[in-house]
Amino acid sequence: MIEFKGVSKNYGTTRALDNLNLTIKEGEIFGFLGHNGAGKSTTIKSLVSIINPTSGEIIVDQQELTKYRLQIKEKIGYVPDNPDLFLQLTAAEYWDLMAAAFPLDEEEKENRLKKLMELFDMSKHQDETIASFSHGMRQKTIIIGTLLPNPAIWVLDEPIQGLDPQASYDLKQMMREHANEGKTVIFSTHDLATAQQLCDELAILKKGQLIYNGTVSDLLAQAPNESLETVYLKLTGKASDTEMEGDDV
Ligand SMILES: Nc1ncnc2c1ncn2[C@@H]1O[C@H](COP(=O)(O)OP(=O)(O)OP(=O)(O)O)[C@@H](O)[C@H]1O
Repeated sequence: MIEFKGVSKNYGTTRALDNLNLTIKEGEIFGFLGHNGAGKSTTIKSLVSIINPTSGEIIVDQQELTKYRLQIKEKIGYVPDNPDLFLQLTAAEYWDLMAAAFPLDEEEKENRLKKLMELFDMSKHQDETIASFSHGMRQKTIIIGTLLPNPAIWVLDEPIQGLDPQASYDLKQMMREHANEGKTVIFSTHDLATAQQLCDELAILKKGQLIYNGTVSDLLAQAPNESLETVYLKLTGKASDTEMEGDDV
């Protein structure tokens, strides 16, 4: 279980996250939605220890993040929204590098890598340099590297973006299977259809504040006969409303 307790993050005068209280249970796919700049990546980066919240606590399996950072990092596989890849490496070299950071048996690594490469249709590209890859192939390379060590908690920042329909379908299937195994899948998306299809529970952020937490069906029940798009847009308001005011920080 993952708990955000009063988590806030200021970037200078910008309040990117404002007193977030949220619980994410095992065995579910949890989605973050919100306009550009709403605070989704800030939340995710706080959980994966890329940034430190200004205040509040993040607790993973009863362990407070700042006290058990290494143990918690070992459980988490993170796909960033804007990845920096080592362009001069081949895909296989990159995956070796990713696997080396985790305690992973060589035979297990080879088996998982074979499965993931086949699933994402990347076997034939394993010895090519990442610099030669399209955006979608780079995204697949990162996803394979992230899932290779078999982390219990998947944290995926806009993972579907850039994937072709087949890869997108396969990743969504994998997310569902992982959650069905009693593990945790957290992702952010702008795609409401994906959210509706996948999320057991979702959080909607606006200007760094949590404005909805619950199931898609409970959200839709607030306005019977309306589409998710309509309900979502009514709730979040205009995208321009998400500009940070920058005061009261
Ligand atoms: N490194 C940073 N320095 C300063 N401000 C930042 C930084 N990172 C994010 N912000 C600001 O924090 C706020 C939240 O940004 P965040 O990236 O969390 O939003 P998001 O919901 O992930 O947006 P998007 O959908 O566009 O990816 C925005 O106002 C953004 O400009």
